[in-house]
Amino acid sequence: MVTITPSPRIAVIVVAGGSGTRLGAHAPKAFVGIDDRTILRHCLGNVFAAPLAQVVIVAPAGREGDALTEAYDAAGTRRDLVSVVTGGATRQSSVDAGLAAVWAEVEIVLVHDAARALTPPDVFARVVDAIEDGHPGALPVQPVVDTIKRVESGVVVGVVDRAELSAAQTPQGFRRDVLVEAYAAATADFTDDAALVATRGHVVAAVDGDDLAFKITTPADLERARGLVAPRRDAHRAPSVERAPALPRIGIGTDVHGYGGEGDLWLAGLHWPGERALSGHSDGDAVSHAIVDALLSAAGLGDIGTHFGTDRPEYAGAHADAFLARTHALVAEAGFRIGNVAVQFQANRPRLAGRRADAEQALSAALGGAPVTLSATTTDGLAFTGRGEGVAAYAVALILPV
Ligand SMILES: Nc1ccn([C@@H]2O[C@H](COP(=O)(O)OP(=O)(O)OP(=O)(O)O)[C@@H](O)[C@H]2O)c(=O)n1
Ligand SMILES: C[C@](O)(CO)[C@H](O)COP(=O)(O)O
Repeated sequence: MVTITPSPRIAVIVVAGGSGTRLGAHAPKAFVGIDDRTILRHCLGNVFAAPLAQVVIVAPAGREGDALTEAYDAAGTRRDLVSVVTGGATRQSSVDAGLAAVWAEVEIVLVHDAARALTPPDVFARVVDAIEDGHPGALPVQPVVDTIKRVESGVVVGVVDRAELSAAQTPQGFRRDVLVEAYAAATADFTDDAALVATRGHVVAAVDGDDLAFKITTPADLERARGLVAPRRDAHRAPSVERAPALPRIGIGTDVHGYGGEGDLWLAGLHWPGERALSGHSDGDAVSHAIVDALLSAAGLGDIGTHFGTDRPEYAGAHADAFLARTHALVAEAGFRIGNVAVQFQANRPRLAGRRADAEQALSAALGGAPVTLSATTTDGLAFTGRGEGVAAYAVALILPV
């Protein structure tokens, strides 16, 4: 028997391009983590829970593969609904790129900001219903809660009655022919699709938005989103660890950094004035990073990239105490306490022997007092450590179930 899957009448264009200048995350905004999932992944989870639709993701140039990975993860068994295209320099040009990928059979197109990652699926349903009811376009709105003033040159020159105002959200939905015609005729850039469609004389309906559909624009918005996302306990937990008997567990971690960072060296939780700095997303402290990986590996919690990758801007330039304290908390949340950690440092410089006790004390303090022992060796002039190009560190950790 042949099963024919009906082609959806709806498409959702998820615009995930742009750089997120106001978020300042040093990574395209859509790929910044809210928890262990990115803004884009959260958004797509809601899109796939909404009425069935073709899903076109508009990715920043160079991140199309990452967008596809996130989309496949969110799509489950409906990978067939996913396409990814490359975005443009403005939101409007990104939407235009997405429109070109919409399937021929689609009659209703929704445009949604990836940055409105927590928008509940029922908002999508309300927008679709409005189009089905005969409106050429519809958008979700929220009442404006602040008193609104007109300000010029630092003084109040008027008051705007907030009862007249609504804040526009996404997804914004349109009859396909209406949206395509408006984009084809566009002569100016608008911040949203409803404004562009309105220039063609169409009346766009307003439906109820949702507080959760706020746009992640600034670092404060990201913090708000992080507070709203329920922690997924054991989200990173390897299934094999879940099923394992309650026994002590060991883990291994290594890290390598090259010299060439800015400022002074940070290593083994200590500041080393006058020593060459290591380069890296954080401070390049290979000793601490190897410890983090050893502990996460013991607990089956992934690795340093899972929790502290470039999608976590707050760890850019961070020092060992921030990484180790968070790792200690993650291990504790997973139901373990740290037995001990042993770490070996390999490089010509700095000479660790004179500050070994201080380093062990700093690393131990950051891990809530767990014992940490540090050894160091050179590599007899061999390899990149011997040539003085960088450093390596190797750590093992023992953790105990509590
Ligand atoms: N060239 C662009 C610019 C923005 N967007 C998308 O449009 C939505 C709304 O844009 P905004 O929040 O303003 O994102 P950015 O333009 O990246 O942010 P900023 O203005 O702070 O740089 C976001 O989901 C963003 O990914 C896009 O696809 N292509
Ligand atoms: C589309 C939008 O999110 C609706 O509120 C908004 O217009 C995007 O542009 P902005 O410049 O980030 O407000």
